[in-house]
Amino acid sequence: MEFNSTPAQELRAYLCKKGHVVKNWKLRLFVLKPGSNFMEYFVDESKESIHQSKGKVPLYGCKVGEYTHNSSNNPREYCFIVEGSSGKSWIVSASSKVQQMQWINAIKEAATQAEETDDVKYAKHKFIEKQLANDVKARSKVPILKLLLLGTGESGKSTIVKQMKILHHHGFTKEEEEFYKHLIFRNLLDGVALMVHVIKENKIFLPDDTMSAINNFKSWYHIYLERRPPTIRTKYTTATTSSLAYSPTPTPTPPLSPNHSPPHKAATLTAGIDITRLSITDTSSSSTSSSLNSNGAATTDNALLSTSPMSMSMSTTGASGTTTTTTTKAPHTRSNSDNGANTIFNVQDFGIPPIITNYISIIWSDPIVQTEVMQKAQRYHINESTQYYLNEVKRIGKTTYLPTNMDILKSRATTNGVVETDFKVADVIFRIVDVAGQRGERKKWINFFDDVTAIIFVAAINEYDQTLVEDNCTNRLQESLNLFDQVCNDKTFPNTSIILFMNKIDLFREKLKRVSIKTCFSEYQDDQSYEKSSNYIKNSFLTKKRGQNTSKHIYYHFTCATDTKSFEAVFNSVQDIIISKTLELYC
Ligand SMILES: Nc1nc2c(ncn2[C@@H]2O[C@H](COP(=O)(O)OP(=O)(O)OP(=O)(O)O)[C@@H](O)[C@H]2O)c(=O)[nH]1
Ligand SMILES: [Mg+2]
Repeated sequence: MEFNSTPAQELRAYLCKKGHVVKNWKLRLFVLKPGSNFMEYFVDESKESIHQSKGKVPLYGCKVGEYTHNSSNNPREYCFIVEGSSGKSWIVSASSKVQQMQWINAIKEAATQAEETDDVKYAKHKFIEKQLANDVKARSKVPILKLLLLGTGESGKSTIVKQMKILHHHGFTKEEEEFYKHLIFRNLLDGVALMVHVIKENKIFLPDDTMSAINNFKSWYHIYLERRPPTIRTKYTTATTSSLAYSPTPTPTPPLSPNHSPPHKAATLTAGIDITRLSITDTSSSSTSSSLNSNGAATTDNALLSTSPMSMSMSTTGASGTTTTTTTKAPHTRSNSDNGANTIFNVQDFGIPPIITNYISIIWSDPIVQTEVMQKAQRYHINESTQYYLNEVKRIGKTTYLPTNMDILKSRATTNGVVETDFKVADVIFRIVDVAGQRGERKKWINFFDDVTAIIFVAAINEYDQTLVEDNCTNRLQESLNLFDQVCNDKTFPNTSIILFMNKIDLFREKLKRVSIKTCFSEYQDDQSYEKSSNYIKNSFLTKKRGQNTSKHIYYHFTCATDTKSFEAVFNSVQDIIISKTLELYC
């Protein structure tokens, strides 16, 4: 069929137009004049005569074609659509095929001759603005999947958040690096102090060189601890750094005075101060006098002990949650003019003094310390990463020291309260909620149970021969199994998927060489192989789930949270499970 495509004459007809806002059909008088930049439509001729159009369809750059309108409640035949260059479109229904094609061709022809008017430019601009606004809206509608990290204290929950930062936030900020540097100093020094305490309490006999280094370290540590600010301050520290909301004294620090506490009391020392609420200013370092010689070398215990302590001032968070931040001094740099006494105990500003690093190296090079002392120290809840930091002491002791990702992953501070972090992964946001795992903290967990997509339960399976910091008698793995029982049978999460991370498999493998899991499971009959032992523990966890609820599935993985590569693989599979489970529920 041939149609006359050139609107040599004016084209006019009553056609039905689909409403833009109310999606019904309205009869309108459409007028297409030769040489016009618009096709206009009117309610009727009376409105046309007074030039009161209902609307204008800009023809410059528009596209026109047939349109099938097959809405079941109001199908229309012979439709065509005009898509303006500004993005707006008009759907029109003709009364016959002939009329439909006549208008399509006439509009096409008119479009080739139309010019871009200011009105069209403006409409285009408005349309782009609207698109951008819609994009922002759409972006804020990115699905948020809430993952709750649960598990007993020290099982590795916060380490998982750190891995997520490495993988999905390009690692750590300068502020975080600075914070972790100081945390690592503390982890290392407290670890050595605990070992010294173990040596003394267990009357472990060591060679003279080692003992001399121990005594010198002991004297220094005593004063360092007295002067150490209760919280870590960094030159970046602001009171609102929620991701660094850790308790600053993670390891039960043994007092090195004659009246030391027995190990079971050590847990009480872990109560820390939230770095987000406190900042400390050292007000006296420039006026502190000391009997140390000017090169800062510790000569004798007495000389070290004669230095007077610094005083401190603090600023705190008000009841309303608004924070007063104390302006901290710019960190010192080492210089010849610094009095040694001011620097040697001031690890915060000057790092660990070389002489102390040296003592630590001497102590750690003793084979008895590496074996007997380290093993005994486990009963005193020594930080598992102490050994790692001791092996790296020379590097950590350098003035230029900056922590690597592995150093940060190995650092330890009990989580203070609850820390939520968002990670955008594969078009969804994973909101990871990290809670503190020790007994006293668990009552807070309930506040975060709403809208949980999945729970990642972290159990440190190497803890099968260790006791809780909280009471120094309950077996840690048994505590984890009991907690898992409560979590996976909790009525609050009838359909929440649970992903069990049996963590610290590196330490588990090592320990199996020495100790059987029989220490925790007296009924266990098999050998000490990794396969049989880990399988037994896995079954012990999985059989905790009661009832027949098939929608609540328990997925499990054996993990090493400090190994970025293996963690990435595990998290990819967890991510797939969670996303597909979520789609199943909502699609
Ligand atoms: N070797 C080894 N160390 C691990 C592993 N996972 C975690 N750690 C270490 O275990 C210590 C405790 O880990 P965190 O992540 O702080 O434990 P948490 O569960 O957050 O502890 P709370 O905040 O007290 O509940 C840290 O020093 C970690 O470096 C692992 O798989 N292998
Ligand atoms: Mg934690």
